[in-house]
Amino acid sequence: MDLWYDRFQALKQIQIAIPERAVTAFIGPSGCGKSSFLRCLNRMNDFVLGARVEGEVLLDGDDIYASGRDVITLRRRVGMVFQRPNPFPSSIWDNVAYGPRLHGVTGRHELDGIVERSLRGAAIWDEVKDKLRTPALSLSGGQQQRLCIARAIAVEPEVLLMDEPTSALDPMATARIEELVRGLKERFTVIIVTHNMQQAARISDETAFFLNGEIVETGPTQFIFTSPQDGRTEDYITGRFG
Ligand SMILES: Nc1ncnc2c1ncn2[C@@H]1O[C@H](COP(=O)(O)OP(=O)(O)OP(=O)(O)O)[C@@H](O)[C@H]1O
Repeated sequence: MDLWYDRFQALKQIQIAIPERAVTAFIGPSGCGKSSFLRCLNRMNDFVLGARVEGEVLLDGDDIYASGRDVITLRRRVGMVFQRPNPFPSSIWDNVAYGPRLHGVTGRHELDGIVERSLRGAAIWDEVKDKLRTPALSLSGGQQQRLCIARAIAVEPEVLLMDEPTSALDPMATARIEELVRGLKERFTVIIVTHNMQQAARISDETAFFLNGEIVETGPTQFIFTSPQDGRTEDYITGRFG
């Protein structure tokens, strides 16, 4: 697929198969199109004036850009976590229950179950179980990001997109999120954009290296980091640029 922002072509002939129930990392220097591509995968670029996608993005074999596709359903199936934790200015419970409510779950008991399951899934239940009614914004940055992950998984998406989810966090909070991401792949297909190559090496199964709007190389992470096939990948991972 290709992506334009008005006349600027930000993605050129991107072709990649993302494996299910694995963590795929997108790496590459600033401005190479990693976040743009991530946003194409749940049509977040629909909100960007002048953005235009050509080609196909297949989810279970169906093109998410086909006419008549329901974008709300798509975003339930393909959830997203952003760079900066962005909880709603409401309680912890409300943040997690928001998505399921939007999709029609109304029973209090059922919602309580979903909230607990999601918070456990995001490895934050023990820290918040006694204060579910307190404002989400009273949590630390790392806790807020795990809450955002809980909010994203509450609607049971198939795919979880993460755009540099630890870039605003300290090393301890980052380590917790990394551990969490490694576990999330048991239930979800995870795609993570990261600037941090060590992070990609630690948590991903597959890595795609982006450069100037193209994917230079993609493959098992171990392979990309130890025996890249393309000289540009090697230059990047050995720190010669970027
Ligand atoms: N909304 C937009 N309108 C116009 N151009 C954009 C827009 N968003 C991104 N771009 C351009 O598209 C290119 C790719 O940007 P993108 O943010 O996807 O790269 P990135 O690899 O994620 O970078 P970073 O690692 O710095 O976040 C850049 O040249 C950027 O300036």
